[in-house]
Amino acid sequence: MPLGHWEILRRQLGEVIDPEEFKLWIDPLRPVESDGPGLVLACPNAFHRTWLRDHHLPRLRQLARQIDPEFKVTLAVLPGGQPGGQGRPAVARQLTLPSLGLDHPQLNSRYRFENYIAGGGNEYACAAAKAMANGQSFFGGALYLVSGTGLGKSHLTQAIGHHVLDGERPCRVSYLTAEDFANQMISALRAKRMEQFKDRFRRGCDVLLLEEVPFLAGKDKTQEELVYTLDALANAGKRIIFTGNQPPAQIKNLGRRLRSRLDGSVTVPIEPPDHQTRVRILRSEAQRLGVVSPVEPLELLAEAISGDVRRLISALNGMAARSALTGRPMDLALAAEVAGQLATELRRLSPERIRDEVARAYGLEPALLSGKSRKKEVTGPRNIAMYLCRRHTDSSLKSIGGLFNRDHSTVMYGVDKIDRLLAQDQKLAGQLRYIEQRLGLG
Ligand SMILES: Nc1ncnc2c1ncn2[C@@H]1O[C@H](COP(=O)(O)OP(=O)(O)OP(=O)(O)O)[C@@H](O)[C@H]1O
Repeated sequence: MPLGHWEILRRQLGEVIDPEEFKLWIDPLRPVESDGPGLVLACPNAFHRTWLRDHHLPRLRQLARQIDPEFKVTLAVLPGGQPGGQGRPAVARQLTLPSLGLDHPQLNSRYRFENYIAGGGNEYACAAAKAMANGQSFFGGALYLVSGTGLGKSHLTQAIGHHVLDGERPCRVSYLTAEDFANQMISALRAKRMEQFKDRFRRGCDVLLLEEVPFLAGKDKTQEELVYTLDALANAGKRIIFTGNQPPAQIKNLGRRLRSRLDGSVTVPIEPPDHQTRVRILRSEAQRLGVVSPVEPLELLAEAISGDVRRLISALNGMAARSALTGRPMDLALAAEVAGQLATELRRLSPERIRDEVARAYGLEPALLSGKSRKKEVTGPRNIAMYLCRRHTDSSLKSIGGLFNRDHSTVMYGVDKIDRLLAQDQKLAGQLRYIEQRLGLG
């Protein structure tokens, strides 16, 4: 058992993890006796193990691989006691540290259909994804999943990947974001390996899972290459699943050819889950975390947090962490505290978030708002972003100026201008209301 490895790994983790986090989550780990060649780390409880797996595992994997490519780590929970106590560890799950096979898609092992709670809001999308996974032909060859953030686009897309890979027939799956596609294409161009790049998708793939398609807006060369790839796949009867936070019709700066290919796919929205579904998600998540909670606190969280499921799950995580660390029961009082804290955090808006949301609303790259352009299409949104930063954050004129690369008098001028325009321009007032709603202020 390479115990020395643990010491090295521990030291390296100490350098990259926040000291408080380290104290809470890494310090309590103890290497324990085991028969196998790997290193078994004991966690104080099931919750600790799950948290570690979800929050620090990728970093742990990366560091361990650097120490020794064969370094295998297993997390365990000692039955009925703290690590360091007597007894054999209950090995929960082997965390192998795989080599990064390029053609093996990096799918999140949790994003499977059995872990996706279908109900009011997302039932249709889940059924559509399952139909695609089973190769049913309702959707022609292509499905486009669209939703706001945290509603399960990645989860369902990767679930299709798992399902196909687990099937009896050998199937090649490519899972990547549109940004990965663009970057890989640029690298291939630079390395003069375009033929391999083309082949990899056009001939080396039976199911293409392509996330965050709106990223391609304005990237004409990548769009063109993707069109050829899509046509080759469609002609060969392959399956394609796209995702995006906007339906194809709303993506600006999309070339005619790619737009028509996307329009040819069936667009299915994932709506936010309804209350009952949110409660079911929380129950299933609590079970996964190994925490026992009465249903009332979960009902309270589900009531307080709608929309983004990531936030819902993180609220439960926060509640379970508090309970585990302070010994308080998982009750209504704790749930109310966590929900209240989340609401306060939401209110604390950052200028960066405002800038990004304004840019998104006007179909611009956020960097443009901080750039040199003095075109009307950019200065208008820039003034709006500065105005909203001034109105909804505590940031000074100087620090807002810093974000937009302007001095404080330019910020003052921009804010004044929007103030004056608002009094007479109904359309602008409506646009501002829309952006404020998206920022959770409406
Ligand atoms: N119905 C559901 N049942 C169980 N878990 C869910 C459900 N919906 C979302 N989740 C979980 O919420 C988290 C966010 O989901 P996911 O990353 O798939 O969202 P997304 O729509 O791709 O978000 P983004 O647009 O921000 O990338 C994941 O942990 C996912 O497992």
